[in-house]
Amino acid sequence: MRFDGVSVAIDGVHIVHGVELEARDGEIVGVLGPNGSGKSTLLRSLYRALRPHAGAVLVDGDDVWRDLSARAAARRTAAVTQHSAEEFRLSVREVVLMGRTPHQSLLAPATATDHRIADTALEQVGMDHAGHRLFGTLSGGERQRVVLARALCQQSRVLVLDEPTNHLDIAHQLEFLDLVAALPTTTVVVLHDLNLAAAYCDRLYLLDGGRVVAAGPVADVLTPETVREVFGVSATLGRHPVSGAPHLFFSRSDTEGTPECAT
Ligand SMILES: Nc1ncnc2c1ncn2[C@@H]1O[C@H](COP(=O)(O)OP(=O)(O)OP(=O)(O)O)[C@@H](O)[C@H]1O
Repeated sequence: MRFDGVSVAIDGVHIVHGVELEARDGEIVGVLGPNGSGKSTLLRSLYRALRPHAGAVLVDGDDVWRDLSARAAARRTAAVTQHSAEEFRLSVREVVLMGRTPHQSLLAPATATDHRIADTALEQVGMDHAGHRLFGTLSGGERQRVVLARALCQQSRVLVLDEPTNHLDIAHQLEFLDLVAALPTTTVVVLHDLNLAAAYCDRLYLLDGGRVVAAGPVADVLTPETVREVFGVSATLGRHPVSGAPHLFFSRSDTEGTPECAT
């Protein structure tokens, strides 16, 4: 998929400015940036929630706004975003089956195939025991896995994840991203944890003020210089001792420049 000079405005306010971003087949691409830098707004234009006023969002060469219907676009791109209140009153199975909507005829009930696909998706995320539960009674981590199952049911080529590890404990963060990393889909993910992004993403795009200010392999984007410039914090770059991936070490702002604390 590709953002080709995409600009997005909300209520006349320009939020995303001329973004160029590419995710190649099977890649996990991270979109990073401070609060309010336009990450969610950009991704909303990919899953057809917000129409760009300039540029094109291309999936498999088709402009998702000009060349595809909403249903056809939903067969290409699935999104995991924050949960809406209405989902809380549905059963887990009903929530997961919502992912089949772009494949069903209008108002037709779910078919045996739809149920089989939902079962497989629930199994994939380890929630097959919970199909009968009310979505609203699940823990935050369980809900996140169910919403991923719904996205898997959409059988799309592209998966959009907007802060999918929010509210998850460290075990569930790793479990969720391991699951995503094992999928064959092209994934575009917003993450606030820069080290999780370094561990799981093939390439990164860093946004600031709605513009891409750095892009490329993890080591090119997550430098102490860019982190200081964009987030305004000091970081030391090292390597993860096991994986060897770039790893940023942050200091408390009141210990900046001081030697290691004595114990
Ligand atoms: N519906 C809206 N009306 C007005 N302004 C909006 C609306 N949605 C977003 N914005 C503004 O657009 C800017 C970018 O918001 P966006 O949610 O895309 O940022 P983000 O990078 O995803 O932020 P965060 O990391 O805090 O989730 C913010 O200043 C936000 O207040």
